[in-house]
Amino acid sequence: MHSLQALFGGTFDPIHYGHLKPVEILANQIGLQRVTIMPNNVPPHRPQPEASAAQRKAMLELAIADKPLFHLDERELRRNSPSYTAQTLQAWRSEQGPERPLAFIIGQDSLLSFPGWYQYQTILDNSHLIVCRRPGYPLAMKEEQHQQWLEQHLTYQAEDLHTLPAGKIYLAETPWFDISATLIRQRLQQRLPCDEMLPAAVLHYIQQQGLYQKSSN
Ligand SMILES: Nc1ncnc2c1ncn2[C@@H]1O[C@H](COP(=O)(O)OP(=O)(O)OP(=O)(O)O)[C@@H](O)[C@H]1O
Ligand SMILES: O=C(O)c1ccc[n+]([C@@H]2O[C@H](COP(=O)([O-])O)[C@@H](O)[C@H]2O)c1
Repeated sequence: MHSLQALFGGTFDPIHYGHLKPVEILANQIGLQRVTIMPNNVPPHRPQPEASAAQRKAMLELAIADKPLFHLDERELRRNSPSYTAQTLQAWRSEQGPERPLAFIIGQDSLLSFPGWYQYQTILDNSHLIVCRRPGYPLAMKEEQHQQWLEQHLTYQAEDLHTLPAGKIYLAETPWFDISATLIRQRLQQRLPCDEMLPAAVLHYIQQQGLYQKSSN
């Protein structure tokens, strides 16, 4: 049997505990041996990151240095075109073959915006979606047709993620972490402490590089 390959995409400007902790807990809950963190270069639907690709990569490396669960994939970082998840997952599927279970991990806010993603319906042809809880976002989709789409694909069995190659949406029971990169950037700009929100090595790097001092938020 092929093991489930889990991908966690993001802008990570910067990486924080709201990214790391839910995914570590998820890995324990559903039995993931490895999670591939995949930073994008050109996020498709949001303002461009303040930190450069090299700086975001450096922060990710510091954050996961002592966490063997995680490793980094740089395929999106190397592309200068928008990092469309549908295209990236199509490429993963071609490499891994039709049988291998693949899952893309997102937070609850990303699920709500998901129907606006480029070719979103094709994403489930190649992958499952695993959704981590995030405070401040409803669990129901705004439009009825998107809610129906969600319900058609929902599974309550983590086992499905391991046995089927793609096509399921799993709402994971991970705890809430009320942390966002936006909040961290704002707090850093205001010289407020962020020690509880991200790894010390990442915070040290931010200070060394003088990042997020003039926030564009
Ligand atoms: N606190 C959190 N809890 C659960 N999921 C999260 C949390 N923060 C981010 N995520 C998820 O991690 C992925 C990458 O998020 P991203 O790098 O955009 O972080 P962010 O904190 O949302 O950033 P920003 O505030 O700059 O928009 C997304 O799928 C997002 O939903
Ligand atoms: O493909 C898209 O249209 C698309 C739209 C929004 C977000 N994504 C991806 O979803 C992941 C989380 O995005 P973000 O902006 O919350 O960091 C990241 O890998 C993005 O590249 C992808």
